[in-house]
Amino acid sequence: MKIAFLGPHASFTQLAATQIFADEELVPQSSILDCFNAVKNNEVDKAVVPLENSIEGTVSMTLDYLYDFDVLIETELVMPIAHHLMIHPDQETFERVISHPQALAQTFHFRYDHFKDIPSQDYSSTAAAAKLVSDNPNEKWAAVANRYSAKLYGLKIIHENIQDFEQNHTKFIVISKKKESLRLNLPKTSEKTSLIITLPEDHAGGLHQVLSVFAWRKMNLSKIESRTLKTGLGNYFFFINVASEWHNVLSQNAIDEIISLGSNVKFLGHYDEYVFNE
Ligand SMILES: O=C(O)C(=O)C[C@]1(C(=O)O)C=C[C@@H](O)C=C1
Repeated sequence: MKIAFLGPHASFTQLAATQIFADEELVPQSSILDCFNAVKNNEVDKAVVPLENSIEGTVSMTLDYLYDFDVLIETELVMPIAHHLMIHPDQETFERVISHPQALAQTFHFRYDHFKDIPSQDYSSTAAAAKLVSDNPNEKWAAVANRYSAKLYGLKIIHENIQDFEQNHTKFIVISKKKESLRLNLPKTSEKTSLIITLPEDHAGGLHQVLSVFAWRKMNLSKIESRTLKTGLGNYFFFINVASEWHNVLSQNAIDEIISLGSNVKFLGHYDEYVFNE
């Protein structure tokens, strides 16, 4: 099997992909959009992308593409994230910090407290930022990335564990076109069903009506997030996670009831959540 992931080598997403698919061919992509397109165009069987971080929240691009693309979620892996500040070994100082926007956000307070006046620059991934710093020895640049990137791209770590909160975890999902759920040989924490719901129009109690479909069945929701539909201010879709034990009730009649209320429901999958085995 071919598995796309947000690259290049040594990105956090590659660490996640390696744990899920130890024996498959991993194909690095330059962006999360490329990962979705690789699945769409059948260049790969599946892709691994980041969905949510415990400090910075949802990776909004991934959420948007789950809405836009015809894909399903097969499984989820939660991985601890440690960031380090690294520079080229020829340099002593740095005048710019480069990384993925999620990594910059997860280290914002550290950088504010210690390097307030040093500007930051978004890049496609932490590992891509480390490679860029490595490829430009004459620039006074630093990257925020993991220690595998420091090693692979020959950078020296000048500050370790700079994430703003000790408990820093990112959730990665496996997406594909197939309606199947992956069983992994890793510690399993929960099962869930993910849905995207779009209301027919903005009217009083519209969301309340949809949520009441879950409430009167005593179905436990573990997440609800609204995201702009990009069709005008105030227009949203809702990403919802439903706790596992309700899967059968959900597929039988709750979804039908939501549809009968005039809403659109996109079923994203019923799948397991695992934790990274260090
Ligand atoms: O840049 C990387 O290395 C990634 O794999 C992306 C990503 C993300 O988008 O959340 C993954 C984990 C960390 O939260 C920071 C960055």
